[in-house]
Amino acid sequence: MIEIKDIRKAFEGRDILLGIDGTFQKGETSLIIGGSGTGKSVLLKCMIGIIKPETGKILYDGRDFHSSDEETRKAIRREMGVLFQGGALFDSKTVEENVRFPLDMLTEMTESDKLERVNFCLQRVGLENAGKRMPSEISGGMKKRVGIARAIVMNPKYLFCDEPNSGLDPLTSVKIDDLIKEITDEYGITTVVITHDMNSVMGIGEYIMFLYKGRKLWEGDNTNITYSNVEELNEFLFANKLLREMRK
Ligand SMILES: Nc1ncnc2c1ncn2[C@@H]1O[C@H](COP(=O)(O)OP(=O)(O)OP(=O)(O)O)[C@@H](O)[C@H]1O
Repeated sequence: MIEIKDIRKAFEGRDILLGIDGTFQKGETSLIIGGSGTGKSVLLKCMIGIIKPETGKILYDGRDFHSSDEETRKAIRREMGVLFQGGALFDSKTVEENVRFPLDMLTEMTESDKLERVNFCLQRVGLENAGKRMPSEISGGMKKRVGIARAIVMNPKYLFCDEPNSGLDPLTSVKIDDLIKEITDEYGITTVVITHDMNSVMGIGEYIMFLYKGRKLWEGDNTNITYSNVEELNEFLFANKLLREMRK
């Protein structure tokens, strides 16, 4: 479980996050949604420790990340898997080497154990035959799968995905969403996904936090999100013409 309490952040005197609270449960796929520039990525960066918030706490199963000593922060970081926007694969490394990278950097595992773990993760994301290929030789959807395999290779307790569907067609997006949700359920991970994608919101949003201009204006799930009275949320949700028509 990850709890965030009163997270505030400003850049050059401009308030970006104005006191965000929320709880992301173990074994659930939680979404942070909102329009462009509302602070979703800044919040995610605070959570993974790239940015230090001015105030507030981020508790990883009760451990306060930002006020812990370096040793504890390192330990918590090792429990995080991150799927970066665009995949962030190394172009000069094969798929297998990309997935193995965290094991090389952070563990003392033997070569054969690493290979076994990499093969397991590639198989889990449906890429068992792609290990020797280069990122330039695979599709966008496959690249996301490689990114997911790399994010889970260290067996994380916490998984963060920044816009996992960006650049994908709708069908591939749904497959990536389903994979993230399946992995979350299967391994009991606390998963936090940033998205704009309404299919994701309706499909996998077990907990949804809506940010607007640095504030949390609504929280709930995909069963009650379309019934909210929050005007800003409805504007965001029903910006899509098709959904607006369906609502009528
Ligand atoms: N390092 C930084 N220095 C100064 N301003 C920043 C920095 N990082 C983000 N910002 C500003 O914070 C605001 C929120 O940015 P953020 O990237 O969190 O938005 P977002 O909700 O993720 O948007 P999008 O959906 O377009 O990615 C933006 O106005 C952005 O310019």
